[in-house]
Amino acid sequence: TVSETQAPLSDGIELVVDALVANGIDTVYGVVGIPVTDVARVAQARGMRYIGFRHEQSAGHAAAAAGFLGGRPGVCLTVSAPGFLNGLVATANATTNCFPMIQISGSSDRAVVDLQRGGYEELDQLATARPLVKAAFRVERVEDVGLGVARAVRTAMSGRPGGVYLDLPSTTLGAAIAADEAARSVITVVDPAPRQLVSLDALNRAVEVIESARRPLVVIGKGVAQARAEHVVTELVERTGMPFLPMSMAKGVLPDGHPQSVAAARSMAIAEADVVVLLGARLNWLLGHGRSPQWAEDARFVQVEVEPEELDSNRPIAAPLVGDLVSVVGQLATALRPGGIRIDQGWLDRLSEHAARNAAKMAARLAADVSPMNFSTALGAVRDVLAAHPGTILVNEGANALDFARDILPMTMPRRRLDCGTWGVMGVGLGYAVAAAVETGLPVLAIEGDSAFGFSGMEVETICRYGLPVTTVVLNNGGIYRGDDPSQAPPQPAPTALSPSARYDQLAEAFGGSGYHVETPTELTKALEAAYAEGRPAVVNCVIDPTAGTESGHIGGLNPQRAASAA
Ligand SMILES: Cc1ncc(Cn2c(C)c(CCOP(=O)(O)OP(=O)(O)O)sc2=O)c(N)n1
Ligand SMILES: [Mg+2]
Repeated sequence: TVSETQAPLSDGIELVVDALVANGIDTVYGVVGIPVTDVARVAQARGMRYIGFRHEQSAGHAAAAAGFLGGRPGVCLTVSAPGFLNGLVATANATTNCFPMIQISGSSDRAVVDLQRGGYEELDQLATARPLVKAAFRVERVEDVGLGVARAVRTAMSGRPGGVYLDLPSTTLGAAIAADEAARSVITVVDPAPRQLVSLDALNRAVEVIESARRPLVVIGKGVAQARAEHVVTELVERTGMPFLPMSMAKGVLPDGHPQSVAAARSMAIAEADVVVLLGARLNWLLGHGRSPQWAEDARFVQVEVEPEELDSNRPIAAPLVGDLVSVVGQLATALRPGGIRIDQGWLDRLSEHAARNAAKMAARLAADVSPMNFSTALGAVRDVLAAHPGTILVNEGANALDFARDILPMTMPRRRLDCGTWGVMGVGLGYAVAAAVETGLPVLAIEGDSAFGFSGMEVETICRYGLPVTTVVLNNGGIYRGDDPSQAPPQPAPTALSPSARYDQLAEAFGGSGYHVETPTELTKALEAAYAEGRPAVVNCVIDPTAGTESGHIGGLNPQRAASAA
């Protein structure tokens, strides 16, 4: 018993919450259980939001999205071993996407784990996490909990942001500590992502390369949206007149309808650019590794990147600029003289003509009167409703559901689109949607393939439990990529088949949300407008022609025999 004279006590559970609050974290996403349930309870008692999920992967994706949207690390809380492993996919994905998040997980008693005595949920979680995340720390002593949280916050935010794993053994969480010592041990991180400017030499080298261009192209990556660098990037683009190409989660950094956007002439712009300015965009698979024939053999690259080791990863970088995007793009915008770049007007004119032709072809596809709906006609209806609700945050995943929506749905503001990202991960959808609604209070529209939806579909209950303004549209073509795969060996369904008659809308109704089943663009428009008007959880089951899709990355095509037999 604590006698009246004994100094007041705290413990590891109280301390981890104190440390999070001290670092401006106001929300924790997770699934509770041994040994972290009381962390969630104490967080709520301290006035933090705790959002309870049905699967740790969705909780982790929510934390990652919170990091991307909110400018400080999102936090995911998981139980030991299986819960930790479920959440690890999201922490690894956050690291690949460069989103700042911290996965805090309880772990089992080290003394038992390290001797492999068969403890409850026994797993060396620190060793398991380390290869997959930006950094991993374990806190053995309760007096180090504040230090552990501070290290996790700074590491998640600084340099190239990413996912950090923080391991809290049950013995640390349960350990008592004098309250005054606990208070002293909490560290508030000062300036977790310090500004990093470039040298004059590096800047002059970049100015020289850019001002030598006749066909320059600016590629805007999600790093610009993440770094909240939209203002300096807009200044750079508009002051120089250079055309720009946004990557999918950078859409809206400048509005998609901007006259200098060449998104609708992407292939031509990439193939003919002679100087490419990469802003927070990596030359990875999404940009064909910068290789020809997609890119000109003699193109020269200027790259603004916070992680020096990224440079030259795929193409030699003629003018590396290592620093944070806000600082460096600001330096570049100032250093480039107005009129200093003599852009080939004929090239700009050809790009505009090409873009206009592609836009006209798309408009015809959107307006086609076909039944059942295909991806274009369904997303044409979504596009019109979205235009009336510009603040919406769009979440998007699938294969065709992703590719068509990325091209058809324009973004006008930064940090309004969340999708499968660099890893092409399915299952991000409803976790991202929950965080988007919780962090911003804005309406959220999740455009999901029917397979992609299935990965996190049970989070419809989470969305309904918190009454979030999330409308999920399931583009139901009855399969992965498409619903009519002829390759099945009857009576087995094809490996890509899903239930074409599935009624995903009824899932919402099961949890008190609104469900809509639609088969035409008019019905889809009405359902979306009703869902917006209600501002509550809704699922729209949108029937799509099963023959409408194409299979991504048909590996068989690379192998002549297979291609012949498949024909
Ligand atoms: C975690 C995970 N599992 C599996 C895949 C493979 N995969 C899967 C399963 C996709 C779903 C495509 O079907 P969909 O219904 O979501 O979309 P469409 O039918 O509109 O193409 S897209 C894709 O690359 C993946 N990328 N990520
Ligand atoms: Mg599908």
